[in-house]
Amino acid sequence: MVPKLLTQRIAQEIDQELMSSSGGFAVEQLMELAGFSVAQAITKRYPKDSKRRVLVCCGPGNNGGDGLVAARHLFHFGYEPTIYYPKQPQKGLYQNLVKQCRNLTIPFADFDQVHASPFDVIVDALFGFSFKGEVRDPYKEVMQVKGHVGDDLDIPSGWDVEQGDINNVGLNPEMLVSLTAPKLCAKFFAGKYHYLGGRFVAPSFAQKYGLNLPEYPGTDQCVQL
Ligand SMILES: NC(=O)C1=CN([C@@H]2O[C@H](COP(=O)(O)OP(=O)(O)OC[C@H]3O[C@@H](n4cnc5c(N)ncnc54)[C@H](OP(=O)(O)O)[C@@H]3O)[C@@H](O)[C@H]2O)[C@H](O)CC1
Ligand SMILES: [K+]
Repeated sequence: MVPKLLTQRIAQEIDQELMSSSGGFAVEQLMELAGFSVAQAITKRYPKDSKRRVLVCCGPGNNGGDGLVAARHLFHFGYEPTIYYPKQPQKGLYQNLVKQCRNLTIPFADFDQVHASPFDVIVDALFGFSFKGEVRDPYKEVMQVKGHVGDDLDIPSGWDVEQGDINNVGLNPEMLVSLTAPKLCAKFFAGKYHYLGGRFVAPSFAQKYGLNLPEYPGTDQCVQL
């Protein structure tokens, strides 16, 4: 089953509809399931015995929120996450997620600490389907941290949602976890593992948008595409 690749506009429309009175979801619910699915996908490809130290880079929007949720679950799964979160919005949703991570003693690192520390896996939760234009500060520098296994959440950050890496940001992750449905830029993904997460779409909803989603196996929250 080949899932439909979404334009930026349709991805945003689906997101809005899920959280409208007809969809009935709260953003916290979707974020929890999205972040959980990413953490679970990581366990499938990067076992904690060899890939324990995980850096989670979080951006200012909901993609960053998904990253915070993923970091919390990774901690509970026995990993050692560290969070890089340079712009922390004041909104209660994000502040609560930060508090939950701090209560677990997950460290929040600044860029110098990130640069100086060894990590086995980097989770890119900087930007998702609302990214536009060229990467602005303070995110440019963290895009240069390379040399680790990468797992990008929803879309590789800095990539145009539809046309891929048109600004030559150079992020080429080994793993991509698309959420709800892959975006058009996924056709340029050349890494090893492409997963789908976000097991919350009603069949009627998937049909309305022609999403053509694969079945999730058993109780898994992610499925390999
Ligand atoms: N339905 C789902 O599948 C769900 C997806 N989720 C996740 O949500 C993101 C989309 O979240 P959203 O908040 O709409 O946006 P982003 O996280 O992608 O980014 C918005 C912020 O990024 C800033 N931005 C945009 N472009 C740039 C740039 N060129 N340089 C620097 N910063 C940029 C933007 O700032 P502005 O100043 O432009 O407003 C925003 O702050 C989706 O991808 C999923 O990961 C939900 O969590 C669950 C449901
Ligand atoms: K991302």
